[in-house]
Amino acid sequence: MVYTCHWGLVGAGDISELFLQDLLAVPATRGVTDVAHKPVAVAARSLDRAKTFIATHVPDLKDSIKAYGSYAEIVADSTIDVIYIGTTQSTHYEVARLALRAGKNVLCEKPFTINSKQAEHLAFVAKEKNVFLMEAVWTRFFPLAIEFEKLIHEDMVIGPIRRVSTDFSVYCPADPSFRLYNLEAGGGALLDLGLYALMWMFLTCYKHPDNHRSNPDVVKAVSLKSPRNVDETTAITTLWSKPKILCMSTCSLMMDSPSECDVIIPIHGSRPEKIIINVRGEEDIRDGRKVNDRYPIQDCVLSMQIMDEVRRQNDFKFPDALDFVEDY
Ligand SMILES: NC(=O)C1=CN([C@@H]2O[C@H](COP(=O)(O)OP(=O)(O)OC[C@H]3O[C@@H](n4cnc5c(N)ncnc54)[C@H](OP(=O)(O)O)[C@@H]3O)[C@@H](O)[C@H]2O)C=CC1
Ligand SMILES: O=C1OC[C@@H](O)[C@H](O)[C@H]1O
Repeated sequence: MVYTCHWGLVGAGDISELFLQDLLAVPATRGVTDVAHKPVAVAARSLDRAKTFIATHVPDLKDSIKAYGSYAEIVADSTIDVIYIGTTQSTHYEVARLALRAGKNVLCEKPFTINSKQAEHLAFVAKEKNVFLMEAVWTRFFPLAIEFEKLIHEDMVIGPIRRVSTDFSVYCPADPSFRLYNLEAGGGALLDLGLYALMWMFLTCYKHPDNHRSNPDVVKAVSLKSPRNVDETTAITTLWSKPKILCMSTCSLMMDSPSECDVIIPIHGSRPEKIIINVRGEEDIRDGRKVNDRYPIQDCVLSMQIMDEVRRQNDFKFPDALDFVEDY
């Protein structure tokens, strides 16, 4: 029997459009025949915007996808199983609380929140409401990432890992109206791009079988800030003791990653050579799991904790309204 997952999309921006197109891809094309996806509604801060989004991007479905003019309305829709949050990071904490408290499963775009305390709070609310919660770091689910972990940790194709460098950098002209150069929008390289560099660090060092999921012993970071006070470039050194690994993770808005690919993992000595495409993950909701095995919410909190520390060391502060954590 085919299980159909009913989605509500919050935010009518660029990533929501890409996510919607992915939702509409036929699951059989990636070998999945027992799960289907149905976009039920899109919400924007204005009804016109939500309607225009649907009419522009999925004109054939304009009569079957509902448009909502507020986020509060979409989370109250009882026909929706999962809320996808595709708004700017400055709003994730607030929108996720709204959706979780309405009893909805939540898939929230990266960066999950502005700080780790907010992430912990959301994990708490999800547990209390007994619903699924995950940060949408799609890269973690790439067949490349899964194969990569197997090759380095199980097959040990490059032997012991001693030194790792991970990077994700995208050149973005310093346009003050662009969200990444805007402190109020939760901008900067660290939260937006650095989290991918840290993700490869997590797969390599944190998930190393000898590490037993401990945090790095040392986190040292330097950031170069833009005139608008967001970090344009950040370099994070982590030292791990079991096994002994030195990892350098970098991100920048001032230059592209030094290769054709989005994320590079030049593990000194060798690197993965083969990519097999087969993305999965939707079974969690169908089977009633509240946490994804491959990306448990606790790992997301740890990644946010490292970013908190990087910001602390570099006096990189967001406005108080963004860093705010509700008492609970
Ligand atoms: N996984 C991935 O590969 C990618 C993820 N992202 C993530 O997706 C999120 C959105 O990015 P992107 O789609 O590029 O951004 P856009 O600017 O295109 O869209 C952001 C949306 O946020 C909504 N929004 C709600 N509150 C605010 C506010 N106060 N200020 C501005 N916008 C607001 C707007 O929704 P409304 O329509 O309701 O007005 C807008 O449509 C970011 O967190 C980003 O990190 C981005 C790119 C790639
Ligand atoms: O997640 C992302 O990946 C691609 C980048 O260009 C974008 O800024 C970022 O949000």
